[in-house]
Amino acid sequence: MSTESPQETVMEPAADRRPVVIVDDVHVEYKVFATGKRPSAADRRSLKQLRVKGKQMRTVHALKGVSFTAYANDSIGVIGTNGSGKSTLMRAIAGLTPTSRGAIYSQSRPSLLGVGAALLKDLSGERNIILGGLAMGFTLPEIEARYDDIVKFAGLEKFIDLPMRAYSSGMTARLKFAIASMATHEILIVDEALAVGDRTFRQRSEARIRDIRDNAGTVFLVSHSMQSIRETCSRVIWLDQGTLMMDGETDEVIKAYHAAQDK
Ligand SMILES: Nc1ncnc2c1ncn2[C@@H]1O[C@H](COP(=O)(O)OP(=O)(O)OP(=O)(O)O)[C@@H](O)[C@H]1O
Repeated sequence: MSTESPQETVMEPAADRRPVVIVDDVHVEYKVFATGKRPSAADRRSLKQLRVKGKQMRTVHALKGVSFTAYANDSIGVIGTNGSGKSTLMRAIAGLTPTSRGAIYSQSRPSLLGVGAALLKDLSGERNIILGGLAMGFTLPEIEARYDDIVKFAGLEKFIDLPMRAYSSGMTARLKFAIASMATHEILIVDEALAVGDRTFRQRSEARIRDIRDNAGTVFLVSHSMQSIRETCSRVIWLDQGTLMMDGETDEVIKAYHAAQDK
């Protein structure tokens, strides 16, 4: 009879080390008016002049040469203090913010979680599920087949016929997450979406993130909750003032991040 403990006999599945996203020396610069006004068309034409005159135009260097490779099956937590560049990096990976230098290569189109833009506050949750599904490219019968699961996942059975403007921010976030996660994503970016949900919903969402990862997907999770990061991510990227401070095993990076904050 073997005396080995079950842990010793269970083989870890071989990690799939297929590169899925390559971020190569990425810089992002935002040009903003120090006055807070958006530049008008005329201003944009004379940007050069403004730069010469100085003062009014300001450049925010949000990412300063970030490089790393994400692999299939990776779930990567992205941490850092406010304004460190996390959302900018995610938007750049999703192709929503242009890089000013460097390049991002990805194997398929990353989805930034949030079908928010497609949803309408005056429509009921039910109508929004249909709208969000159509916006993601599903047909009506495909949406119908998933409808009950989405409502159940969002925990909105009693509220699904009410207009979305009657929902709390947590309920809205739950509906968005439920709709967005009905699609199978090869590369999914979740930016703080779990922050507004309650504990039960957070756990359900974390389980879904793990499912995506286990099905060879790659997940990026931006969060200030180290608990969410610990429960879903095997790897963490720590950004500070637009630079990559550390990229490594979850506990190690969180420990270093906390140590730096305690200083
Ligand atoms: N659209 C924008 N125009 C100008 N500056 C911006 C814009 N978006 C972000 N920034 C600036 O870029 C820097 C990085 O911001 P970003 O939102 O990426 O940080 P973050 O780490 O996600 O912060 P948080 O934890 O507060 O969400 C900040 O200095 C911010 O002020």
